[in-house]
Amino acid sequence: MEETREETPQDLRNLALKVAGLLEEAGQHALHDQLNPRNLAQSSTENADRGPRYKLEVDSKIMRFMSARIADIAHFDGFWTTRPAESRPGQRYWYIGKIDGVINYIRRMSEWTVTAALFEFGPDNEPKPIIGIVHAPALGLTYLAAKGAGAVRIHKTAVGEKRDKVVPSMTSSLDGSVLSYGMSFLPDESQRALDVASSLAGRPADIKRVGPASLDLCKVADGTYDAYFEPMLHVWDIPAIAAGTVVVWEAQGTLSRWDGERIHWRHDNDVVASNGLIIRELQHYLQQYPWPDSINQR
Ligand SMILES: O=P([O-])([O-])O[C@@H]1[C@@H](O)[C@H](O)[C@@H](O)[C@H](O)[C@@H]1O
Repeated sequence: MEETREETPQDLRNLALKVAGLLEEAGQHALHDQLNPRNLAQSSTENADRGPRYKLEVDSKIMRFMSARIADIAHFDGFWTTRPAESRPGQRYWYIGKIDGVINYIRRMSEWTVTAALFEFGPDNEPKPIIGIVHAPALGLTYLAAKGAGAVRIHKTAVGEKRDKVVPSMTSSLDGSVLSYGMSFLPDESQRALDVASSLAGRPADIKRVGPASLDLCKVADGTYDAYFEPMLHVWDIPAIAAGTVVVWEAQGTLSRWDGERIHWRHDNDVVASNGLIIRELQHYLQQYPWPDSINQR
């Protein structure tokens, strides 16, 4: 039986704000560990793809902290790491992300995030994210969005806090646009992203490759970038992608697959986020490097 809740979009946003406060605390611990000189040696000697040991410890500290504290804030049905064996419409699960942007984190760049998404099982008994929070501790930036309540960016600096409604850019042509692309360490995926990026050369004013995916999605939502594409978002990135997806969606940006099909929520697949105005032109380039069906179905 479907659960019924008397809840307004504003209630959901207030919940998102409370969880964002926790994520900020967790992020401060992670930032402290990033800047700890003892961790630097490990960063340069261990496998960057999987992240050095201290990064794994930081991830589990974030998980422990968030699961202990989030329960004080709201009623929900559990934490989600794999689909629950039994589910029914209306059930809700928090999905807390590991640090998104391993390499940026261990190389002491500022672009990495901690993320959380609240999933709800819909009438079709499929889970969809209804709250997304992306927090970038080293940048003092938090993006949060709740279903029906729009998306907000909170920027905290030494001189104070600024809150803005998140809206995509108005750029209507690839010429002079600013794009971003993402890629993992896997060769077939990175090659595809690089092929598309080089085929675009000369049209956008700039094509960035900084990452991570969660932040790229938010930067399309707030107009920093006009579009972002990535050949494969992996299952381990679900919370990060889900959180960024809600931000794009609530900001009225668009999400589609590489082949142009519009999507609401998808992971383990290619993704293209845009301001909605340059997507057709971009699709022309993406389609020259089609993503094989065999890979879309894996
Ligand atoms: O999985 P991970 O290495 O932490 O983070 C990755 C980022 O570093 C990369 O920029 C992005 O393209 C990937 O989708 C993913 O977000």
